[in-house]
Amino acid sequence: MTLMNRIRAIAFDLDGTLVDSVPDLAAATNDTLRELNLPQCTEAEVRTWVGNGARVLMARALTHALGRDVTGSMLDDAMPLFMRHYERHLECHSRLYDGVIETLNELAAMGIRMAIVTNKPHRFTLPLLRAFGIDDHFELVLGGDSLERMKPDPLPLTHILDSWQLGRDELLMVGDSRNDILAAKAAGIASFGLTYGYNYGEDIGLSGPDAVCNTFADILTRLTATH
Ligand SMILES: O=C(O)COP(=O)(O)O
Ligand SMILES: [Mg+2]
Repeated sequence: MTLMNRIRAIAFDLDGTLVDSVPDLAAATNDTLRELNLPQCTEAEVRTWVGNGARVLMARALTHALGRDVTGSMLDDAMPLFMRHYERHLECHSRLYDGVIETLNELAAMGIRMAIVTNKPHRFTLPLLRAFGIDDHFELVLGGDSLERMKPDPLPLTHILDSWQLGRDELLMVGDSRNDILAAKAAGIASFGLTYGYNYGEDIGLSGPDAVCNTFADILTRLTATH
């Protein structure tokens, strides 16, 4: 029995899974800090702050720059600045990971339905997919603010199960963060964890995905492997 026999749809995470987006997230974070007359941060730091959406990223950056907890009102003031800067940067220094286009094409040819489930704000998600020419693959694109709750809450995944009338054993979540694996477990579906993305500097294997993949193309190998 292979997973391929039962999986009919895949929900893909975006940042750290399809796109290495940290260079642009870091540039937008630093532009925001500069505008607020705060010290700059490094790309390596931003890599450990990504995962819970734009507002939490900014909260972590401001807390780091200030050396104390950021207040809600300061964060409210910083968010429009960050959104403006990120809109400008978006795909300037970001890149698709190796094998993404080829693997998405193969999955599409196999008749697998595909969706995006990201914690990135929705307004940036489609433009980023379009910039890399992969938007046509995804029938449904859910951003972190598309529904009431984001990953690790299972809501975006249960939304797909309901809208596409899928059984829990027919949908697979693929992502780089413990939030992806936790959301999948909470929704009662299988998940694959990728090792090359951003996971707060932690080993994705510790979150207990059904398979650990070192490259995007490994997804196909793991799907067709016999259990
Ligand atoms: O924007 C984030 O914080 C994370 O985005 P992701 O869910 O696509 O990894
Ligand atoms: Mg991710």
